Amino acid sequence: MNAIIQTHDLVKAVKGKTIVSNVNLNVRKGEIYGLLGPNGAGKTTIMKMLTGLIIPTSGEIMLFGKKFDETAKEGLKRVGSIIEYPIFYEHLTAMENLQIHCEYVGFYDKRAIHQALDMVQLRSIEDKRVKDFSLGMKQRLGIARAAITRPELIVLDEPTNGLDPIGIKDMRDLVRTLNKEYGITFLLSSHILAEIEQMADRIGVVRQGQLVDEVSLAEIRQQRTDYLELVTSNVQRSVFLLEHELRATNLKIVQDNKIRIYDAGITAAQISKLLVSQDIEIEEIQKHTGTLEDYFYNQIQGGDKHV
Ligand SMILES: Nc1ncnc2c1ncn2[C@@H]1O[C@H](COP(=O)(O)OP(=O)(O)OP(=O)(O)O)[C@@H](O)[C@H]1O
Repeated sequence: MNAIIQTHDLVKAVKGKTIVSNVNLNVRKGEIYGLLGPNGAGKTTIMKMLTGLIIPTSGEIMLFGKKFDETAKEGLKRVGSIIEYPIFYEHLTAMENLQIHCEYVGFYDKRAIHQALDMVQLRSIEDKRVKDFSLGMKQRLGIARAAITRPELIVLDEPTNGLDPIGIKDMRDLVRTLNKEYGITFLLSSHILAEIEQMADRIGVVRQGQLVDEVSLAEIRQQRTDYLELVTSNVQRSVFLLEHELRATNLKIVQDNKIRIYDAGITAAQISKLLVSQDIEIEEIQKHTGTLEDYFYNQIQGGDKHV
């Protein structure tokens, strides 16, 4: 069975306002799945529905191939999660916090606690009070707590939020290690492409409460296209000449003075020669490779990086 999470037309409305609409999400066994979207897009709300913290207005959730709702929460035993921010008893030690958690969930196993602390490299400071932990250490302790019961799926809401670059790298390494070495599937969220790009195998793009795309990073990397970018003050005439003289069929005016030419057979030298012969001034002509950033900005913000 390959699907860990599947949702069908998942909707959440609060006070008549729809904040998540018709989400069809698929998380597969063994992958790191990233929900990417700007603040307020609906990522946390989706995660809360998937972990039983709030009830969907309509739609269906399948968890480990079985229907999951308020009357059937069995699947949650196989899930660990940190939604929003991990809360601890600050005056107690890391070890004491995990012990309390184990008692609470009815899974007391000191070895499992030690293993979880080993996993996140906090074993050596298990007797330190949480109030003396950095945010990165608290996030790691949160993951240890989520991992004690050896879940098959861990759900992390914005795990790198507020962390410094070292904390971000530690978190990324930890998620990857738990995924590879322990086979744990991850669903995580972020509003920062560069971060999610380095962690996730597949990405679900969330925009205004909708899942607008679900795509593997390997696929996007293959789809990246090269193009020539021409900067000139005479865009209209340049387009006319490119289409009529060089038979360009795939070009796009991206700004008042900027054209992108995607036709693979047309070279910068051909364009320069043509425009110079027609007395059109070329301010710049350069070859570019479409980036992941271009791809996702198109998905998230309809192409405008400045929104
Ligand atoms: N209980 C609620 N009542 C009213 N509006 C809500 C409620 N919960 C969430 N919202 C709104 O729904 C939208 C989505 O919120 P959500 O927290 O899911 O977004 P997000 O993508 O996780 O963003 P962030 O990263 O800022 O948390 C936001 O506009 C938020 O203000």
